[in-house]
Amino acid sequence: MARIGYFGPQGTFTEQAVRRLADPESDEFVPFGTIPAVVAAVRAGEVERGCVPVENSVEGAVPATMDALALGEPVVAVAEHVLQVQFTLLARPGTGLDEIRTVASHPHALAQVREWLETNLPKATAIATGSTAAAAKEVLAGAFDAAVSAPVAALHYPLTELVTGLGDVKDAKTRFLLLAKPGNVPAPTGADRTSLVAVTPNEVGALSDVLHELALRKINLTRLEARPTRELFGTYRFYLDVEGHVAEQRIGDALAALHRRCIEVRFLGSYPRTDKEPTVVGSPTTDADFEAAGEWLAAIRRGESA
Ligand SMILES: O=C(O)C(=O)C[C@]1(C(=O)O)C=C[C@@H](O)C=C1
Repeated sequence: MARIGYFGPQGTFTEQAVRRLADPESDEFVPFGTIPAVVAAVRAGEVERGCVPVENSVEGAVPATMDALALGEPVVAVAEHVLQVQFTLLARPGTGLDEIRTVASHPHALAQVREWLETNLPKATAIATGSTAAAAKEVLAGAFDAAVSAPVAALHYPLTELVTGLGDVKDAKTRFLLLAKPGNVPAPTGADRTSLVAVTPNEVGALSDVLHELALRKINLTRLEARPTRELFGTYRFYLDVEGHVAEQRIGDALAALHRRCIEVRFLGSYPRTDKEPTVVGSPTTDADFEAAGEWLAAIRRGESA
């Protein structure tokens, strides 16, 4: 049995995701109130794994996760899960839609139902809480009139579902990561993603050079985000997700090139993609191409070839 931390309390979307990423039959799930608390518990060895949201198709990156991944003792992602996100409006039994004056939720969730709230509850004030389930808990305690929550929250808290299937953008998705201490690199599956953070020198073409190193090796970039370094104004950390696994020659070769070019590169893990979409690797950057070139060079250096 493993102890798996997640961004809680009970009833968050992250709880839904962790149940897909670990085994609800044999693992123990431990809720934490904040994303940094989940990551700290992984670092301290208090839990073996920790599940956190990383990006949403409507609102983009989850800043707390981005910062926790880039700063402090390293942690790595060992798995991901992409969840379809639809919200439920919860209220205490007996509350009517026309009585709602305060609606609480996680800022990412409020942003995903902004238009619906403006149209349907124009008199209500939106209030940010730590998570969608924390909002449900606070509604239960009487602090707010309604919560925009994950559908599973209704199973944990005795609240009424006033509206289900909410979301301004249909087909919205959130991606979650399962984190572990470094040293845990899952075996390549042929459909993997590698995540990293790079701090480039503040000079002309630095980011373009990083992207060029990837393009040269035919590595497909699936995500690029920037966050301030928090050190010097105007300097940034770049978060890159690419298709492929660090065990592949072209990915390893690209990481080594970035290490030469950048002020700092942090490896955030190679892990199987949820969609299981195989990475197509063609000539001249297959492992066989790299091996043949390496053997040719070694022979030259030994004086056996020209
Ligand atoms: O509060 C939750 O339920 C979460 O799991 C967090 C979170 C997020 O950070 O994006 C997850 C999915 C939804 O997009 C809204 C909130």
